[in-house]
Amino acid sequence: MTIRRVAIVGLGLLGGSLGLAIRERLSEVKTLGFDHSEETRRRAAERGLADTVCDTLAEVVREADLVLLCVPVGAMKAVASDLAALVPADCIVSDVGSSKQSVMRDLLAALPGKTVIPAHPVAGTEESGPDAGFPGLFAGRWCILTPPSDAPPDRVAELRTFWEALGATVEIMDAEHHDLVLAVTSHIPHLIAFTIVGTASDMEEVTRSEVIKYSAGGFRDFTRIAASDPTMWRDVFLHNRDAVLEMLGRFSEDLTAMQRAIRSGDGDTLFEMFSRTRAIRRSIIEEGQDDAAPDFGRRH
Ligand SMILES: NC(=O)c1ccc[n+]([C@@H]2O[C@H](COP(=O)([O-])OP(=O)(O)OC[C@H]3O[C@@H](n4cnc5c(N)ncnc54)[C@H](O)[C@@H]3O)[C@@H](O)[C@H]2O)c1
Ligand SMILES: O=C(O)C(=O)C[C@]1(C(=O)O)C=C[C@@H](O)C=C1
Repeated sequence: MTIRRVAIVGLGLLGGSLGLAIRERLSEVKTLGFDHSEETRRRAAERGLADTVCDTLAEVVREADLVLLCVPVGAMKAVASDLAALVPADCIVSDVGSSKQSVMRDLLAALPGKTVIPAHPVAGTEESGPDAGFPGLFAGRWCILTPPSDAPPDRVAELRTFWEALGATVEIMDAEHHDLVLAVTSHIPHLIAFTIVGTASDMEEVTRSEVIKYSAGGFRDFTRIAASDPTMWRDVFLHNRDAVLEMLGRFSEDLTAMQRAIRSGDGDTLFEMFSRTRAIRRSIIEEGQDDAAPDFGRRH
């Protein structure tokens, strides 16, 4: 492992989990952490989210082999600009942002001549902040790297080795493809959850207490997702706009087809669709990728 010193910028769920996972699985690697919130730095130091919690960006990246930006995607540009004069020459600059095209653009523009390799660990929860992190977050999960076409292959291999050491399975794809795939598998499901929970609480006849009372079923799963961090998700939708809108168009057409089937009493169409989706869910479980029960064995 050539990476010996890792700077983590942003000590919330992702940054904190990285610090804890590195300590657990890569004990020879030193971690330094920074967050712009003083209260978060204090709590991060208390929880030991990094070996050293620094008060400045300059301190955190000094002599770093790898800098990991763990801030909302809307903050990547400003943080990268602030880092431009501070990042050591041989350092890899990466991130964990949920969308990749805008982050890649922002990092490459702000850090010319630096080794930029964006990444997205497809692992998270609805929690955020310095108390949310846990060391097992990345174990058995995907981490997608979206290196620019001219990224040095040996540096990409170093970053792959790093993520694999944290228990992740690494996949490499281009940023545009990433954004389309994640729009459908992550971003739109979140949008649906935010919307349905909002719709239910807006309905005059469904009072707040009824929402709570009857939320033991399917609706409860939506409320978990809908509790996700507002800043993070606002930024995801603003920064993956085109892919989300394209996939939302496709989804709306399918939803309209369902609506039509219900209105016309077309039970066959409904039954076929529900059978297909049941088979998909069962194949996910067989492949061992079941992740629907967030608290069952995921936290350590
Ligand atoms: N939450 C998830 O499920 C999940 C999963 C995978 C990837 N991500 C991505 O990871 C990133 C971080 O998300 P999170 O869930 O850890 O959020 P979080 O809110 O828990 O943590 C983000 C931290 O960044 C800090 N921050 C914000 N702006 C900053 C700045 N300019 N300088 C320094 N610190 C700053 C905040 O104070 C906060 O502590 C986001 O880009 C998100 O898209 C999130
Ligand atoms: O499990 C959850 O709570 C998540 O929302 C995690 C999830 C996802 O949609 O799968 C959310 C955003 C990420 O960028 C990656 C993972």
